[in-house]
Amino acid sequence: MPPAIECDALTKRYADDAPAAVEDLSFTMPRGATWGLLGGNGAGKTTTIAMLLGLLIPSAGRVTVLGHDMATDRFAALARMNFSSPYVSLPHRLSVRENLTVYGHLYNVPRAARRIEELTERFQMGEFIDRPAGSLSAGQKTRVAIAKALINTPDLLLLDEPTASLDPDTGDWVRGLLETYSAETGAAILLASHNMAEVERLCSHVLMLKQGRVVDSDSPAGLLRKYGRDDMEQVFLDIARDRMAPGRAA
Ligand SMILES: Nc1ncnc2c1ncn2[C@@H]1O[C@H](COP(=O)(O)OP(=O)(O)OP(=O)(O)O)[C@@H](O)[C@H]1O
Repeated sequence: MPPAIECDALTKRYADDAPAAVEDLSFTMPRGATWGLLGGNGAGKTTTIAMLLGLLIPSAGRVTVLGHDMATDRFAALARMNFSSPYVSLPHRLSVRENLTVYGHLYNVPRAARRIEELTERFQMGEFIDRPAGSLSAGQKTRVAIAKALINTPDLLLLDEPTASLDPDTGDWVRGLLETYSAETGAAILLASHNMAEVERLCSHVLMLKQGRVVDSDSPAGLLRKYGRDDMEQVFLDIARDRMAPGRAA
């Protein structure tokens, strides 16, 4: 079975004379894994996700998703993947159910109405499923965005800050849903997050980006060991502030 994602020397420059937003990014993410994409503001996380989705064309390098080359075979991959991003909002006047129905049709989901019922129950959206999407709170919108991301039961889920607007209790519950989804379906998840506790809980491997380049990558436990830290927040700060791990060349 081909891996979930293969990136080979992926680079993106928004303008010829601009510094690369992502530079020489290479990694292979296996099926079924949950990986974290970490980095400070402007490190290149959203740009990477947009290239993985085929929304942005790389300046150089190659992306293969679930065995499909995104340059030549994008639609075959898109049918089997999905994403959520705080930068994409659903049409405000359509109800949540209508929005999900549109996506159900876009993805050719068999028995879409039933799938929407399942997701409504799983994400406890019954109270607002028939309300206009524009009338929801930020946290409710986030739940709808993640439910939308699961509509086609994707084999690969790309999540840009999936729990950023959720209160701690709802955030914890959504993390549990993501764990269950990946355990039940074998789906791979790549998530960009600023929430280090989330990354420690969900991710088996982390790519640390800085100015578009991978500056470290390991399991959360491996990074904690390498930097001699107790939590990922401290590791993040070490990397952001150029405090190198003991034993690594400065
Ligand atoms: N459309 C664009 N045009 C020009 N430059 C861009 C564009 N989008 C992003 N950039 C630049 O590319 C770099 C990477 O941005 P990106 O949004 O990928 O970072 P990020 O890691 O997702 O940041 P954040 O955590 O703030 O969301 C930044 O320097 C940003 O200013």
